[in-house]
Amino acid sequence: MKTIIVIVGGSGSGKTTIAHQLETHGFERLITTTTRSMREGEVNHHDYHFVSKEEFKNLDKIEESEYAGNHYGLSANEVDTKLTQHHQLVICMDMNGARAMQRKYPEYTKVVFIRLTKELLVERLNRRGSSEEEIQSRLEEAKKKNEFGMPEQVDVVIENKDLNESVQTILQLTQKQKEKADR
Ligand SMILES: Nc1nc2c(ncn2[C@@H]2O[C@H](COP(=O)(O)OP(=O)(O)O)[C@@H](O)[C@H]2O)c(=O)[nH]1
Ligand SMILES: Nc1ncnc2c1ncn2[C@@H]1O[C@H](COP(=O)(O)OP(=O)(O)O)[C@@H](O)[C@H]1O
Repeated sequence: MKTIIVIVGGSGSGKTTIAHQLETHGFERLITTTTRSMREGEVNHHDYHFVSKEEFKNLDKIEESEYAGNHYGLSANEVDTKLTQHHQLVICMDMNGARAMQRKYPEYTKVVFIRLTKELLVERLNRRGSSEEEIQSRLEEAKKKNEFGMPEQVDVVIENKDLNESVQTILQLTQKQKEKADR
């Protein structure tokens, strides 16, 4: 039984950190494509496939979304290849992406929503070294996308106060799905 864990949450909620932790537990990460510029420390084809607007337009995508003025999308090639090779996958997306995955892969998809306060967003982005301008735009986008609210149609909501606890909760979710499939 395959599992695709989709991690959704505002900027600084810890999506990327959790996804990296899941990789150490054998999960394969689906790398998405974006037109945003690379942050310090990010590596092309590891954090994202970084492309120009023109390249993005021509990409064969299964879904796409706009976030704080940049384009993001999951390429058909990325998901087709990795789904045939791996059983446990993880991807970070906004809620539009999560809905698209639920529609396209209803059997496999589990959506994990990370709850975040405005204060924590600012604190985490400051720690990540984001500029004041970036923090403001991500705060606005999180409000617009309702990322401070209580979401509907997700499989689990976590606070991510403790990273290990978050990872364990997600591993348990995967285990439950596997047990259900084995029955
Ligand atoms: N729908 C969708 N959302 C994506 C995709 N790739 C990334 N995102 C989301 O786009 C938002 C902005 O990502 P990013 O610029 O890395 O900002 P961060 O959340 O501050 O790290 C986040 O919610 C990501 O999870 C994608 O392919 N599709
Ligand atoms: N549970 C946690 N407790 C404290 N800090 C965390 C936790 N999870 C992530 N962080 C930190 O918060 C910042 C933002 O995390 P990141 O994974 O980049 O968020 P996102 O991908 O959701 O934007 C990073 O500095 C990261 O180390």
